[in-house]
Amino acid sequence: MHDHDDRPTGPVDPYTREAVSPEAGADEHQLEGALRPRSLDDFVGQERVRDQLSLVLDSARKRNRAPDHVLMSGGPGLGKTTLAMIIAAELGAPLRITSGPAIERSGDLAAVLSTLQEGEVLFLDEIHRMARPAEEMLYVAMEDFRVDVVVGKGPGATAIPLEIAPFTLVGATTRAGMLPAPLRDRFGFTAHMDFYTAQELERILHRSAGLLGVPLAEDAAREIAGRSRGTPRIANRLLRRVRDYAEVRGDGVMSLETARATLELYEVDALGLDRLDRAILDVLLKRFRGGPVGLSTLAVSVGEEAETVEVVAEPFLVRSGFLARTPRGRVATPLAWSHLGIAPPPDAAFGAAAAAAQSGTPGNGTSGGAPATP
Ligand SMILES: Nc1ncnc2c1ncn2[C@@H]1O[C@H](COP(=O)(O)OP(=O)(O)OP(=O)(O)O)[C@@H](O)[C@H]1O
Ligand SMILES: [Mg+2]
Repeated sequence: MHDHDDRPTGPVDPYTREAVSPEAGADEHQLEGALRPRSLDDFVGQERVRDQLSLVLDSARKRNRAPDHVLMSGGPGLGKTTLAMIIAAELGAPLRITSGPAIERSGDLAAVLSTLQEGEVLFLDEIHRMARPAEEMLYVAMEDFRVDVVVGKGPGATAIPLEIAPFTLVGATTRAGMLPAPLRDRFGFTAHMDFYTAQELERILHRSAGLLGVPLAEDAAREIAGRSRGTPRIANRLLRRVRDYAEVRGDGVMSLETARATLELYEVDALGLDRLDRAILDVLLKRFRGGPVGLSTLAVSVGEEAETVEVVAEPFLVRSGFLARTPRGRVATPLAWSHLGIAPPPDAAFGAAAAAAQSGTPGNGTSGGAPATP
């Protein structure tokens, strides 16, 4: 029942840009599905989110009612889709998957809402990209389990209220800040997904290696975890490349040596920075003398959408102390200069960034579990 592809239909999404393996086809996506934990117990890390969620689910089960709507916010590959599937599985409820970009008109949403079964979990991915009129329809549906279907046009148009089955909406967004307040307020709680610690990623890697049936050495797991940008999807993807290497060029064991060779081959550096990360820092240092520079200028210079730079690359660069966001624009920290091996010009803008780099530790994100708004 959970074997469907979780990739929502709709326009191409900048977030699904492959970090390591651009040629990844359907097979890779199937594999990603195969490595997905199926229960809350299997879900590694994000202790606070898991705790919050299990309380909501237990209480719903006890009252025999559909649980409150849940909003999940966090960067790509941190486990939002996985958690949505787990919610449905834990409730034993059917799961319907759609996404913001797929809902272009309110009629698209009405068609989904009016065919929901009682207790069904509706997963709305990239909820911040839904069309405005649909958003308003969703407010009513979430609160009153009702859809107002508009019949006719102009002055003669009438709204016919249609009752819908009580359901649980699970919304996911990489940009919670873009959600209008009335929509955000209609969720029972927001699960904030944070970067994973290196230890959590190691556990995920060992679990995945077990599922792939390929032996993984402790030190190799540590090496891969340290270079996975705090993100399970990246960890699993790197693991699959290390597996390839071990099977094709090695002795079938994922050793430290194999892991290092693979990571070098795919241009993932010692601190986990990938090509885009380095391209951003490179442009920032060489063309803009360390900044400050505006997000859109920076994005154009590396040939990416501003949103991709902001959502995919920046959070990790900021978290690891390479980059600071200031009111005047993005600024490189001393760590960025030293990591790229370039001497900063005497007039390089550090300012607040220098302090930020001193207190920030490079490498993986710190422990998950940012406080959630109840
Ligand atoms: N907590 C976790 N424990 C184990 N594996 C995880 C965890 N979170 C994510 N994964 C793995 O990472 C992969 C990516 O997770 P998922 O698809 O849920 O991310 P997402 O937040 O929905 O990303 P996007 O914003 O790109 O849709 C999953 O296939 C799963 O195997
Ligand atoms: Mg997802």
